Amino acid sequence: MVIVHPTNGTYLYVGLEFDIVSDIKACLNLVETTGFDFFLIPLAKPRQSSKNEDNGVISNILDFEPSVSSDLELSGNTWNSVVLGNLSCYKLSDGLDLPRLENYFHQQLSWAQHLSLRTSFVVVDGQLTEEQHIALANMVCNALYEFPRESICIRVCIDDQLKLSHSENDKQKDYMDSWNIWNLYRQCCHYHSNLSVALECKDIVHPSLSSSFFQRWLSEPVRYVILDTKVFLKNRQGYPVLSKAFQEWLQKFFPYSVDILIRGEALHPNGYSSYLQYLGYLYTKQPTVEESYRLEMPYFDYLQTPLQPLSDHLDSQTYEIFEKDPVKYCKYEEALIRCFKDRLSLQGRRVPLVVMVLGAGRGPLVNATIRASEQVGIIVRIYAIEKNPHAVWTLRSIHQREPSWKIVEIIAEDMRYWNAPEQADVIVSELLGSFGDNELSPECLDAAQRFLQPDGISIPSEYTSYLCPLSSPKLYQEIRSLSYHHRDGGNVSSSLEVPYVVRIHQGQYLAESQCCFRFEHRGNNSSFLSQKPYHHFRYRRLSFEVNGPIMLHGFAGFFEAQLYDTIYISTHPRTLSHGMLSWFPFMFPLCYPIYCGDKSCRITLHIWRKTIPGKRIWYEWMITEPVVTKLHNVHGRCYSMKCS
Ligand SMILES: C[S@@+](CC[C@H](N)C(=O)[O-])C[C@H]1O[C@@H](n2cnc3c(N)ncnc32)[C@H](O)[C@@H]1O
Repeated sequence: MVIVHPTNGTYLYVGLEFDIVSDIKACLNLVETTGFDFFLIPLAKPRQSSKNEDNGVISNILDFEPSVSSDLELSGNTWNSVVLGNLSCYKLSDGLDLPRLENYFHQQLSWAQHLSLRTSFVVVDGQLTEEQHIALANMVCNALYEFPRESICIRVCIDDQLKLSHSENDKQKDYMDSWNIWNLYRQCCHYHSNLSVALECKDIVHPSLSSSFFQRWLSEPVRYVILDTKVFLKNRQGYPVLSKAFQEWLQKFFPYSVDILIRGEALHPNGYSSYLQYLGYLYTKQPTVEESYRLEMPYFDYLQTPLQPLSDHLDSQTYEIFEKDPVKYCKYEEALIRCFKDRLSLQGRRVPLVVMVLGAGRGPLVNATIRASEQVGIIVRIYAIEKNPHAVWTLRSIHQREPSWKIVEIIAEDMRYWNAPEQADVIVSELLGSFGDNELSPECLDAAQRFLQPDGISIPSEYTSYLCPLSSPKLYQEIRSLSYHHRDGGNVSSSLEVPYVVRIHQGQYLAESQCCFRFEHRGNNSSFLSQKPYHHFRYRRLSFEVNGPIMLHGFAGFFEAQLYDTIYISTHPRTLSHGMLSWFPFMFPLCYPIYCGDKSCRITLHIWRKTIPGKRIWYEWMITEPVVTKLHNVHGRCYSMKCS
């Protein structure tokens, strides 16, 4: 019986693990009557420990026999939706030859596929040598290709890591820690989308947890947390509870759709149902998420191609989404009010004030301008300039029905080529992309400077993009799975050389963001106008210090825009305009994940904004530390922003 959060509407699924299956129908009955959602069983019958007298090697370990008498024990639907399989434990160190072990591994997975089990677990023993891990990772990797319908979950024990995590300077251990073990399997399997990880806690630990420990696991595809009943303490009545630190530990995983598995003997009153009740209590007492967070949830880790409103016409639905933003238009209105007040106080001011809304869309910034002028009590004349003919229809229809729009003149033109009948005191625009300049605001607004008074104001007056290194196995996996390649004059371009817009959920920013490209629009004094031909070429070299070990998958991009004076809008995590929905972060992926193994590791990024004026603009990027990568998106062969 799935646990549902009463206000967030999110779910928690809890399962039970059986070490042996003497009667699978009894297992199913126990699971159903106690209210668990699924259960995990060994795929193979326990191996016999008889020894072959001649060579002392366990002889019948490889004779696979299913743990149940046949598939007829349960219905096909039950196997598929309720049962998971554990691959039998075997030791690579038993001296058995690899081909026979591989065969045994293969037989179990083949059986799992026959039963249509959703997931099979591979238990990874932390004490294996690196060589043994590599041999097992090789089997897993081969299995993923041989059984494309099977999901494989690598099961690692994290008790040691929990105990040590109170110190950022973990003592060097002579075996690999759980994250490095998982990283080896995942790397070997090249981020296969059917591979996930389960974190197992076997014993009572008192986790005093560092944030780096969490962050690292929270951005991984953790599908299950497996809790032994020994992990639970007893409350006064003897019922199971988790220590405070452990509760916090577990609750961090709840937003990432992790399922929980209980294993081990029921050590508390009321049997297994008391564990389930306790987990239900923990899950439902999580606080209600904010409305803006809830609205973003469907977009978590969903990759979007950046819009190109200059070369493409935005559609009605896109405008509608923008217009629902509860923050952006308020900020613009605030900026306009402040600007109009300043203008009013100027000596010899011109009346009416000429305001041009550049890229008016369906009119929300025109409305903001009207409201601001009414509030300040200043007379304005407004030009609404829009190049999208479909949006112009909307503007014209509002003009006809709205009396307050009498002061508005609608211009169906591209601002870059419009011959304005007079000069503007204020130009207002929102041509910003998730990386600030990526919808070609600099190119459009600089062309529009010619009809701005020498002392005129541009709202926004400047904007800056920011970048930080990003670890997100999930997004890397997603981008790889898009894996489109196209040939372009002999070059192959790929989905990994294209920037994305994405609400990053399962990802970790590895360092504070740094300023990347900056653009200013300050009346006719704009330094840009002295440059001929107009271009906005940029280059930046950015160095970041990150805490390893961690994998680098790309860079997350943000922007901050000064609308007017102290009024800003921002997607930068430090200065974020809370509740603003119009922009999700930008992401520049890397073709290959980079291992940052050192405790303190330097990442150096080089990024260019290249232009062919009037034709197209694109970014190129590469890193030179800790390793040198290729130049991504060379000559804009995979992605560029078109000027027409
Ligand atoms: C991001 S939308 C913003 C629309 C509206 N101002 C809002 O805030 O909802 C940008 C608008 O600018 C228009 N646009 C982009 N470049 C333009 C250009 N060079 N001349 C005129 N309109 C342009 C697009 O068609 C689009 O309607």
